[in-house]
Amino acid sequence: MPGIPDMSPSEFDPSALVRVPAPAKINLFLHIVGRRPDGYHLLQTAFRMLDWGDEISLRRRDDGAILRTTDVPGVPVEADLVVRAARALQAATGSIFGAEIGVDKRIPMGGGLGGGSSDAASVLIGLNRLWGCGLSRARLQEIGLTLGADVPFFIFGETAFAEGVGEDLQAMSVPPAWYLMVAPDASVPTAEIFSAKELTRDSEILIMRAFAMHTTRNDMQATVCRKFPKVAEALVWLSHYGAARMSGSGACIFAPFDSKEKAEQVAAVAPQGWKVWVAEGLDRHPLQSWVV
Ligand SMILES: C[C@@](CO)(OP(=O)(O)O)[C@H](O)COP(=O)(O)OP(=O)(O)OC[C@H]1O[C@@H](n2ccc(N)nc2=O)[C@H](O)[C@@H]1O
Ligand SMILES: Nc1ncnc2c1ncn2[C@@H]1O[C@H](COP(=O)(O)OP(=O)(O)O)[C@@H](O)[C@H]1O
Repeated sequence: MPGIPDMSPSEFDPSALVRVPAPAKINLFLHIVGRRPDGYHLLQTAFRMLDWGDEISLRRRDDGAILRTTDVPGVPVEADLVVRAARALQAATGSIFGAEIGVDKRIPMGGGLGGGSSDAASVLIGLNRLWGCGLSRARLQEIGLTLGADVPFFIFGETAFAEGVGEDLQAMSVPPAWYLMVAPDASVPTAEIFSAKELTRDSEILIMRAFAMHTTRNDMQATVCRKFPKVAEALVWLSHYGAARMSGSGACIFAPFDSKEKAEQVAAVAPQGWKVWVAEGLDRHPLQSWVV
């Protein structure tokens, strides 16, 4: 991921192009424990960022316009979470500034790696700084939640145990790990999985003490595997080498390893043509120090 530009007041040129990282996340586990009256599902999950993801470029404008400078295939400008994040910050603060926003996309869409949410979080954090809004972390998390359930986590910025729809966050610590990631050739529509009849919605509520793969699971995995055989195939393959699991609503899967070398050895024997890569778990968001 790119280095973080110096944004101390003495160094800061407000018209400069600023590049900021937007890391991917994985859900180490995901239990569905109930449902809200509005139909949204109540979760218990653990979020961890990866040292791998998208890159956002931001340039402040004085005329208030919000412009997207790169094309994201399949995502119209007004639907793009980066544009919606900038508009939400304008609405919350009354800022007169605008922005040019570019997205260098690497995180597969509909992959369960939170790409759109992370892009939105990095825009909120970045523009809060570039526009001099001075909003607190808690306020940015509130605005983020209006854009998507995973956005508050990225603003929180640390490995977290999450409840509610993912907005009730507590920092947790997990051992260092390198993850072998597989992106099956499938894009999973989150809404379709949450609305599946057979989905487990009554997992026992955990009191989180320490995270372990073998006492947890992803309650969406069985439904996704049934509907998307390529996800099932990837899970079967990766299970031969490690504790393989799906992230979020899929389609991407991961397995943790205690060294980069071990993860790379497995990546080297992946079937030809599969999209696999190795990423390190990240304990803190690279923009953590930009918010108070
Ligand atoms: C499953 C998770 C786990 O981290 O992430 P992803 O796999 O998408 O990254 C999240 O809870 C994804 O939350 P969010 O980002 O809000 O999901 P969206 O794609 O906006 O939700 C699409 C639809 O799924 C349903 N939905 C979503 C979240 C939730 N807790 N309960 C639901 O029932 C709602 O019908 C919603 O309209
Ligand atoms: N900047 C963005 N990047 C990715 N997806 C976006 C973006 N803005 C809006 N979206 C929409 O959000 C959906 C979910 O994308 P994403 O967050 O990448 O996956 P997931 O929710 O599975 O982790 C996409 O299918 C797309 O329609």
